[in-house]
Amino acid sequence: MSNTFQVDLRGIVDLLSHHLYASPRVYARELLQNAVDAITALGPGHEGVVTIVSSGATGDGSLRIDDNGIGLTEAQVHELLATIGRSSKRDELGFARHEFLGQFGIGLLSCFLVADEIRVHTRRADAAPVLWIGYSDGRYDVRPGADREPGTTVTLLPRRGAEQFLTSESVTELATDYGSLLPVRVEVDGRKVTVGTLPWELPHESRLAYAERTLGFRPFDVIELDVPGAGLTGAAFVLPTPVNPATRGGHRVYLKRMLLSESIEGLLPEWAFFARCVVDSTELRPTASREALYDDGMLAETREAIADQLRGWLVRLSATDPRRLAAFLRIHHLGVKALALHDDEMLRLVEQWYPMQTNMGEVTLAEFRSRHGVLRYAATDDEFRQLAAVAAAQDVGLINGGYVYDAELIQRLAVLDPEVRAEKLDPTDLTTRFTALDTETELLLRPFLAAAQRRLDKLGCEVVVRAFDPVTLPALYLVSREAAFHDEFTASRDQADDLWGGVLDALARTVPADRPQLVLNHRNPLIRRVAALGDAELAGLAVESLYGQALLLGHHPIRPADAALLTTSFLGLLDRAVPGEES
Ligand SMILES: Nc1ncnc2c1ncn2[C@@H]1O[C@H](COP(=O)(O)OP(=O)(O)OP(=O)(O)O)[C@@H](O)[C@H]1O
Repeated sequence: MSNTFQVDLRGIVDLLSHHLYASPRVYARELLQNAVDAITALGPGHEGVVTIVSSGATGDGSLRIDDNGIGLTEAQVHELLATIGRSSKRDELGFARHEFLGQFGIGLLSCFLVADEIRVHTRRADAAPVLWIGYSDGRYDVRPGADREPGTTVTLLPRRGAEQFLTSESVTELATDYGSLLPVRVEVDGRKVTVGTLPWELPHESRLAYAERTLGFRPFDVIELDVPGAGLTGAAFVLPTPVNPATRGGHRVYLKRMLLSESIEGLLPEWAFFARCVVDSTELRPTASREALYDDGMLAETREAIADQLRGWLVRLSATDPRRLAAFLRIHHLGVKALALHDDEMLRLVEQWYPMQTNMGEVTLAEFRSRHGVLRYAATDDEFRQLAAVAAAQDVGLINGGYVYDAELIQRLAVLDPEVRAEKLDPTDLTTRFTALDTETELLLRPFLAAAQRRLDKLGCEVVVRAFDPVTLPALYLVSREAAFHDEFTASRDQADDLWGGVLDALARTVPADRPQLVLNHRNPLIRRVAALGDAELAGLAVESLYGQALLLGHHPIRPADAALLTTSFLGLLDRAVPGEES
């Protein structure tokens, strides 16, 4: 036995009027849309006008919207207004007809968000006028209407609590927001709200003013957009200040010149977070609630096309106005760098124009390469700080790869271009540039070294003497990767209870005993003097202080034991330096 679904009318009306739309404001859009479609149906020769009279001007709390469009016959009123989901804007096969804004046959129901009763007074040329009255409980009446010109007047009788949406102020704001770009003249209480020109077709200064007014910022630049496949024109306004790439900025999207929403997502790829778009499209499709774009192949192609145009703008800027590009990069480097991780063109742009921190100042990768050949970088900020000065003294250029994406970008550049060599500099690599001392000096220093080692043994640090540049640097604390791990390990061992302590001890035996090193610089006069001291206690204090100072210099973490040592050695030295009471 075959049956058809039964429909509970109240449930459907409630669903479509109250739950489909996010805000009652949309009623104004749906009414405007119907009026414009009715005018469009009369063809291009017809001068259409839509007039809205707010509750303030009608005087009885109702709102009226009047159009000189095609109107409806009585039969059509029964068929179209009284059948949910029936629309005159589809062809015989049920496809949305291109010239119309509406397509679903439910828009009028959104008026129940603000009205208890909807009256449609309409007349088609050569037919009798009709009055249709719909109630929010799903009933409707149809009767002959008073005589009138061809066209339609819709009157809303306000719901309790929704009166504020029908006031002159609200209606003007809503009609301006949704309808100011419509190709048909729209008036609210006698004042025109439509403007002739699309904002992106205005002269540059006016476009900036438009962005300030509508988007709330004065853009860094305006990029014109044109995607013929989607019938899309518009502009991307570049933000003048950095934004968190994770915050989603919506775009202002018009469909056939009617505002869809001012917070549409999915129009741009994620990396383009530095731009806010205002666009109009004749081909992109809305969802039924008209609060989002339908996520189909057309939207994907449009996104790609807009992405290409933004990319093109960046590349053009690099060719014609590098200083402006540099200014842009200072603001939005995070987004551009994120993009460069998987976009070759952007990577080249970063290479040529984005200055990175190096031990020779801020330099672009391209410049760095032409000066030093190899892109030598430290993988973390900490390592960079440790190594920067020493490397510079030895004329080794070093890039700080510790900023977000920088190390990955350098590596990717080397993968992409066989000409580019990239090398990660590990703190231990630099020791190879430390010169060993001659045997005689080594022998002479042995007692001093043994004493120094005893002072620092408890801190897990090995003391060595080498000759290196810069001469002014007395000591350097070097942590290799293994040693850094070992440090963390001993820190957790110190905090662990007995059970875990045992486990960690067992593990420790498998960890290589590559200890951090305090490298004393034999070229430094102070070190020579310390090493030659006859006073073992004073030499010990000096070594401890040098250790502490080297830790601070390299931005290494200061453990409690280090802090204690810093204090005692400092006070010890002070005690030795200040004359005693009896003298
Ligand atoms: N002002 C008007 N003049 C002439 N016909 C109208 C007017 N308003 C509504 N109609 C008719 O009523 C039908 C239903 O309108 P409704 O707003 O519910 O749906 P729609 O505009 O077809 O589609 P959508 O749900 O996408 O807005 C329309 O298809 C149209 O034929």
